[in-house]
Amino acid sequence: MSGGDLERDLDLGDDPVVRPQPESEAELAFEGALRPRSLAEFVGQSKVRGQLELLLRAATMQQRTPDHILLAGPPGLGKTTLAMIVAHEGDRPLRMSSGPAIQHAGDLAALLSSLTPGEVLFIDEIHRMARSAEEMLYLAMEDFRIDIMVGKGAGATSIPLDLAPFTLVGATTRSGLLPNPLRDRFGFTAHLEFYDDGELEEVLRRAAGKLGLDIPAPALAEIASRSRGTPRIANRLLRRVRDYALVHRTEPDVAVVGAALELYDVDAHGLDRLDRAVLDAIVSRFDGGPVGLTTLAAAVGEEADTIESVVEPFLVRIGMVTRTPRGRVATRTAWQHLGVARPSTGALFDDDV
Ligand SMILES: Nc1ncnc2c1ncn2[C@@H]1O[C@H](COP(=O)(O)OP(=O)(O)OP(=O)(O)O)[C@@H](O)[C@H]1O
Ligand SMILES: [Mg+2]
Repeated sequence: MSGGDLERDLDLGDDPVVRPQPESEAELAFEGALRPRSLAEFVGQSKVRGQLELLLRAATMQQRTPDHILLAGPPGLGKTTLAMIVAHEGDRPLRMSSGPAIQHAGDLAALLSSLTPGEVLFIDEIHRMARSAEEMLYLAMEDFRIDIMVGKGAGATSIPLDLAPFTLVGATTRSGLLPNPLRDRFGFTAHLEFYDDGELEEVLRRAAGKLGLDIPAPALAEIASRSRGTPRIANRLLRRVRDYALVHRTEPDVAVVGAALELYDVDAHGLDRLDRAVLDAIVSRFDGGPVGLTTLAAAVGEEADTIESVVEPFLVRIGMVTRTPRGRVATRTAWQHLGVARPSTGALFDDDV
C-alpha cells in the first residue's frame, strides 16, 4: 500500500512491541520455557479448560483416542500451548505440522501414514492447508482411512490405506475461513477469549517465578494492564521490564515498568505507535471519521490487512473505534485518550458514539 507523502511524514518503525504475533526465534525459545505443561497450570479460559478436561477424561476411561479438537482464537492466547497440553495430559506423542507446510495431498498422506496409534497430530494455521489435502483429511478424521491415488489418467486407481487412530488438534486464527465440512468433523471447538487483567497478572506471576524474578504485585498488575488481553504480549513486556531493571541496576517496581514501557512506546492502554497513529489519523485528518479502511491504511502508511486484523480489533475491543457501514469512527474515549477537544456539533458526529 502506498501512502504517498502522507506515508513519509510518519515514522512508525517496524518493531512494534505489542503485536500479538511472535517477534523472533529468540522469543519462541523464551515462550517455550514459559509454556504451561498441564491443564492445571494453564491460566484462565476456565470454560475451555473444563470442556477439554472432560473430553480427555472420557477418552481415557473408554480407552480410545480423544475426539478431534479445533482451537480458534486470535494470536498469542494459548492455542499451541493447549495442543501440547492435550498430548501431555493423555501421555501421547505429539506430531507438529502446519497448514502452509501441507501444500499437496501427498504431504498430508505422508504425515498421516506415519502416525503411531494414539498420536496427537497438531496442524497449526489449519485454514492455510491446500484444498486437495483438506478433502483427504475429511476421510482420515472420520474413518482413520485415506485413499491414495496411484497412476494417472484412465489407468489411475485408488488404494485404500488404514491409518492408526489419532487425535487431530487444529489451530486457527481465522475460523471463518475454514470450510464447513472440515469444521463439522471436529468433535469439539474451543473458542479462546482475550484474558482479563487478573488472569494476565497470574500468567506474569508464574512466568516471573520460572525466570527467578522478584517483581512486586503492583508492578505485575501494571504490565498486565498494558498487555492487550494477550499472554504472549504480557510475557514479552515482562522480558523488556526485566532487561530494563537489569541494565539500570534497579528493582522492577511500578515506576520502572512505566519507564521501560515508555521506552518501547507502549502507553497505559497497551497502545503502540501504530495504534495511536491510526487513532490520530481518524481524529485529526478525517475529523473523527467515518473513514474507509483503505484510505485510513494509506494515511498511516500501513497494509490495510494489518490495520484490519491487528490494529482495529483491539481498538474496537477497548471502545476507541467503532465500525459503521460508512467506515471507521473514533469514539469519545479516543478523543479523550489523544487529548484532543471534540467538536460538539456537526454532521459527521450524528452517530454520536
Ligand atoms: N493460559 C495461559 N497461561 C499461561 N501462559 C500462557 C497461556 N496462554 C498462553 N500462554 C503463553 O503465551 C505464549 C503464547 O502462547 P501460544 O504460543 O500457545 O499462543 P498461540 O495461540 O498458539 O499463538 P499463535 O496464534 O501466534 O500461534 C506462550 O509463551 C505461552 O506460555
Ligand atoms: Mg501457535
